Amino acid sequence: MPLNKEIQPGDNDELTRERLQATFDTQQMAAALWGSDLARKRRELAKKVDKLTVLHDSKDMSFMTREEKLSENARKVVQMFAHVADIVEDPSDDAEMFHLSSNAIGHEGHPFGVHFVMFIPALKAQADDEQREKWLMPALGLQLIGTYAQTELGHGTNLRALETMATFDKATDEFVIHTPTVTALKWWPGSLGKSSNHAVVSANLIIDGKSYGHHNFMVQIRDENTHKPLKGITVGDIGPKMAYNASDNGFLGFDHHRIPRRNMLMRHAKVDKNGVYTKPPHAKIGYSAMVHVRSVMIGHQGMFLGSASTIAIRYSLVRRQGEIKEGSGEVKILDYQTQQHRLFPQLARAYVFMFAGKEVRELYQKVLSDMEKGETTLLADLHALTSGLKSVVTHLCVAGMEQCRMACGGHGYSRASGIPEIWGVAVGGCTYEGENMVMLLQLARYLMKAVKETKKGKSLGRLVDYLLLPQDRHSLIGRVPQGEYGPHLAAFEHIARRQIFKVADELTKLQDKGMSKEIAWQKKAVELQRAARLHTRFYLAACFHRKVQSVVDGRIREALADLYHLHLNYELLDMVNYALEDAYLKADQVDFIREDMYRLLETIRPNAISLVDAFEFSDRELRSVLGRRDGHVYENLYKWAKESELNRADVLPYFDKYLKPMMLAARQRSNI
Ligand SMILES: CC/C=C\C/C=C\C/C=C\C/C=C\CCCCC(=O)SCCNC(=O)CCNC(=O)[C@H](O)C(C)(C)COP(=O)(O)OP(=O)(O)OC[C@H]1O[C@@H](n2cnc3c(N)ncnc32)[C@H](O)[C@@H]1OP(=O)(O)O
Ligand SMILES: Cc1cc2nc3c(=O)[nH]c(=O)nc-3n(C[C@H](O)[C@H](O)[C@H](O)COP(=O)(O)OP(=O)(O)OC[C@H]3O[C@@H](n4cnc5c(N)ncnc54)[C@H](O)[C@@H]3O)c2cc1C
Repeated sequence: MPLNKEIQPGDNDELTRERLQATFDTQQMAAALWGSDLARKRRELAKKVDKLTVLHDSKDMSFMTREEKLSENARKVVQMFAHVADIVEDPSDDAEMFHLSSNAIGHEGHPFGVHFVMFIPALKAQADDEQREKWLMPALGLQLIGTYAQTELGHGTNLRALETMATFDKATDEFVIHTPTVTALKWWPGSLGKSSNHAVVSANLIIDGKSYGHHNFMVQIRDENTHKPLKGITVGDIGPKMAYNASDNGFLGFDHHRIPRRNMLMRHAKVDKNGVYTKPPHAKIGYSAMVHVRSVMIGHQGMFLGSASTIAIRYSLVRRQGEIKEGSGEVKILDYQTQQHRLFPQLARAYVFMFAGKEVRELYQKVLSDMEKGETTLLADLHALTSGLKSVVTHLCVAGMEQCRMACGGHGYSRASGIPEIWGVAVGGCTYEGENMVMLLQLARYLMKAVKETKKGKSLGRLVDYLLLPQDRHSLIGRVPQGEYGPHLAAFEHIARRQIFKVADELTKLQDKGMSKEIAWQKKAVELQRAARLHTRFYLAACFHRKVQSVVDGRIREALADLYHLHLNYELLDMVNYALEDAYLKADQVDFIREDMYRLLETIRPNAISLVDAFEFSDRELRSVLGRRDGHVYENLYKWAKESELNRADVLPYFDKYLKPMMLAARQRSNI
C-alpha cells in the first residue's frame, strides 16, 4: 500500500517534494494523535463544513469591529447547531464538537463559549436529578444560554474571599442573591456581557446568619423573550481584551435578587426548607467544573501549539532567505539549524500535550463516574495532576508559540499569519481556570503530602510512586549503547524527586527552627513551584514514552520516537541546572545530549511537513495565510492585505483633516 502523503493538485511544487520524503503515512500518524475514530470523523467533518457556505467566515475577522465579530460568530454558531446532525456523528462527543467549532467559528469566542465548557459540566456534576431535568435538558436543547459566574472584580484566586451573598429566607423558601460592594461584582465570565440569559453563580451560602462558604446557584439573569436584564440585575461587557474579542466577557451585579431555594445546585450539598444544611461528601466537589476545564485545556493547548507549529513549519518550507553555500542559491529557512532548533521542539511539545490531554481526560471521566456514586478518593490526585499540567502546558505553549511567530520573521507579526490570535487565546489559559503560579502551588501541596507518606514507606497515589524509589548518584546518559533513552527519562525522574525532597527538607528545617508552617511555605514558595514544574515535566516525558511504546506500526513508532528523543534532549537541556547542581550529569554528558539533539534535528527535517500535516488542521481551521496547505503564500498575502479597511480609498479623511493642513502650514512658513 502506498503511503498517504497529502499531495493535492495545485500544491506548491516545493511542498510536494517535501511531502514525498515522508517515511510514514500521515493518516496513520493522525490516528496516533487523535485516535483512529476521531481522526476519521475530523476528516469527514472538515469536508462537510467546506461544502456548507453558511458556516464560512463572511470576511476575515481581523478586519472586523468587536460588534461585527460577535454578530458574525452568533450567526455561525446558530447555523452550526442547525446543521449539526448532518455534520457530526455524535453531538455529545466534545472532541468532535470542538473540531466543528474550530472549523466553523475559530477561537475568538462565541455566545455559547462557556455554555458547553462550564455551564453544562457544572449542571451535570452538581445538579440533582430533578434540577437536571429542569435546566440540563433545556441547556442541551439550546433553549437557554448559560455561563459560569464565579470570579469577582476583587477576587478570582482566593475563592474563600468571594463576597456575593446567597441568604436563605425561610419565610419565602428563597435565596436572596446580593452584591454588597463594587468588588463583589462578578467579573470575567465568558458570554455573560451580552449573550447569556442564565448563569451558575458562586455565592456564599448564609443560613440564620451563619456562612457555609460558597456554593453554586442557578440564576436567570435576562428575560427569555426581550433579553433585557431581570429586575435587580445589572449586567454588561467588560471591554476589549488581548484577544478572544468575539467573546463578551461580562460583569454582573445583584440587588437583593430572589431565587427559589431549589435553585441551589443540590446533588451534593443541600439546604432543606427548614434551613437544614447537608454537607457534600468532599469539601471541593463544587469545584468540579473547574477541574473539568483544566483537564480539557491540556489537549486544546496542544492543538494551539500544533497549529502554530504547522503554520511556522509550512511557511519555513516556502520562504527562502540567504545562502548556506555561496553561489548555490537561497535556501528554505527550515534548512537553517537555528530554525529547526526553534521549531521542532515546539512540534514535539504539541504532540506530547495532545497525548497528555487524552490521558487526563480518561482520568477525569473515571473521577466523574466515581463522584456520581459519591466516591471521591481520586479527586485530590486529579486536582493535583490537572493543576500542574494546566500551568506547565499553557506556559510552554505560549513560549513555544512565540518561537513559532518569531520564526516567521516579519510576516509572523501580521495577523495574516494567524498566530497572534491563537497566541492571544492560548496566553489567556495561563490565567483563566486558576492563575498558573497558584495552581503550581496547589500541586506542590500535594507533593509535600506525598513526601510525608513516602517517609512512612507508603505512596499517596500512582502519580507519585516514583518518590519511593532510591536516588541514583550519577546518570547513565552517554554511558549506555547509543539509541537507549531510558537514562534520559531517569534524569527527569531524578531531578523532580531531588527537588521535591530538597524543598520538603528545607520546609522541615525552617519549621524545626520554630517558623510557622505558613511562613515557611512563603519562604520556599519559589522552590515549591519549581518542584511542581519538574514533577509535571517528568509526567509529560513519561506520557510520551508510554505513547511511543503503545504504537504498533513500525514507521509511525520510529517517527514518533525521533520526536520523543528530541523532546527528552531539549527539555533536559532546558532544566540542566538541576542535574548539574548535584553532579548527576557531567559536562561531557551535557555535550552528548546536545550533539544527539542536533543529530535528531537533521533526522526529523525530511519528515517535518508530514509531521505537521498529520494534525490534519484544515485551512479553514488554521485561518492563516502563511500556513496554507498548498503553500501559495505570497500571492495570498497580497490579496489579504488588499482587504484591509484602510485600502477602501486612496486618500483617507485623516489626511485632509490633520496632515495636509500641517504640511501646508509648514511649507508656507518655509516660504516666508
Ligand atoms: C477549555 C477551553 C475551551 C476551549 C478553548 C478555546 C478557546 C479558549 C478561550 C477562552 C476560554 C474559554 C473558556 C474558559 C473558561 C474559564 C473559566 C474560569 O476561569 S472560571 C473561574 C476559575 N477560577 C479558578 O480557577 C479559581 C482558582 N482558585 C482555586 O481553585 C482555589 O481557590 C484554590 C487556589 C484551589 C484554593 O481553594 P480554597 O481556598 O477553597 O482551598 P483551601 O485552601 O480551603 O483548601 C485547599 C484544599 O482543597 C484542595 N482543593 C482545592 N481545589 C480542589 C479541587 N478542585 N479538587 C480537589 N481538591 C481541591 C486543595 O488541594 C487543598 O487540599 P489539602 O492540601 O488541604 O488536602
Ligand atoms: C479569558 C478569560 C476568561 C475567563 N472566564 C471566566 C469565566 O467564564 N468565569 C469566571 O468565573 N471567571 C473567568 N475568568 C477569571 C479567571 O478565572 C481569573 O482571572 C483567574 O482565576 C485568576 O484570578 P485573579 O484574576 O483574581 O488573579 P489574582 O489572584 O489577582 O492574580 C494576580 C497575581 O497574584 C498572584 N497570587 C494570587 N494569589 C496568590 C497566592 N495565594 N499565592 C501566590 N501568588 C498569588 C498570582 O500568581 C498572580 O501573579 C476568566 C479570565 C480570563 C482571562
